[in-house]
Amino acid sequence: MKIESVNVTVFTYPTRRVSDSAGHSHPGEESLAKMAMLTITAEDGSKGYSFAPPEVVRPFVVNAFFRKVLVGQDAFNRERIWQDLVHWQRGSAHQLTERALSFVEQALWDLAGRKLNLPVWKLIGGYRDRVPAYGSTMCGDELKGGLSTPDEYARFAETLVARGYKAIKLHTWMPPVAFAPNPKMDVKACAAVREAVGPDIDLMIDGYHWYSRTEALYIGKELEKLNFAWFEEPMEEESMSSYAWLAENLSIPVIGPESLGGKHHSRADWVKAGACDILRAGANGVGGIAPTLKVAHLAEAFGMDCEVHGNGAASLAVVGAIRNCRWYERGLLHPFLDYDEPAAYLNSIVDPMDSDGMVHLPTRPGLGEDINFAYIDANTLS
Ligand SMILES: O=C(O)[C@H](O)[C@@H](O)[C@@H](O)C(=O)NO
Ligand SMILES: [Mg+2]
Repeated sequence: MKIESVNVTVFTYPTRRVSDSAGHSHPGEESLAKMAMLTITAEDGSKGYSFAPPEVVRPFVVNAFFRKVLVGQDAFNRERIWQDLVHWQRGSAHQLTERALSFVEQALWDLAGRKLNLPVWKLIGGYRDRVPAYGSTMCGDELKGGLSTPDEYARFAETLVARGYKAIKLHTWMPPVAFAPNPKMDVKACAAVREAVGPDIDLMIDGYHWYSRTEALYIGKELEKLNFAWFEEPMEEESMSSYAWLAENLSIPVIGPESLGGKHHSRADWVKAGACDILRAGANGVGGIAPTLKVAHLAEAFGMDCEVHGNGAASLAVVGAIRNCRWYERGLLHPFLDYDEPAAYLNSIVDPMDSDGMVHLPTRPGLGEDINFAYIDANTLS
């Protein structure tokens, strides 16, 4: 079944999510944002879709790489297409990113699932049809009533437990917040949340990413007293030796790498170096669903969990197909935003969660996104 075309539709949609100077999202005034829908069409008319930031799948990337590699190839040959795109990456002067690779690969999975009338998580393997979620908060802010104090984190955590979550991850304060980075404030927020939710809710932290070894050690030792489940990305992930040192000096599980490049290759080196106790990978960070599976299988071979980074259809597909991931990262959450409200271009969210904190995997064929094509048509820019 040969690929006939690769196209991108850019459209607008309203959002109340804004990005800060570090790229972290926070609630803000409603604005019109742009989204790209990548469509891969096969010769028999079968289509696969994925959603991406327009700049990641901009015309140069589509013309210089996607079309050159995909058109004419068998749409079911995802691994061959992915390997061909990876070889183009090296010569692309960093123009063909892991995220771009991921969106193409996701659309190919979606096409296969739609064609075979199967959800992707079943196509991959099918381990479970529901998964416990952790509530992943947005980063701290300076918004009164938001996530601006340890007590506001504690109050929000109480509402998340009441919603059904059995685990919560705090993204704490980072610049440009005026008082960040602040190890003591991070610990205060964690202590306030532990006090509020009690001992039976799993808690994790994902704070400022550029602490020194000694700052990270201080935070880690305080989290051990609070019985936190994992310690995420407290230092520059380019320094694997710093993580090996930290993991050696702490009993709390250190998880990573999340934002480091290198796909499944760098993660193999982290395991070999003892730089983490739990592996981490997400489709957008390692170049797609299949590479995320490669990391999960690597972790399994070493008796480790692989906690999948990020929410959304691709993450769900992997989490539904493997055993060694304890949670689905549902977020990012904030007191001022209703996570359960779908984006205007979707009829429903892909990750509904019941009152027991279980996310039910989609039964729709493909990635399971409930796409509102009429909305996209009516709001298309190009
Ligand atoms: O931009 C980031 O750092 C991530 O999106 C972050 O906000 C969140 O997704 C994360 O770190 N999860 O673990
Ligand atoms: Mg993280």
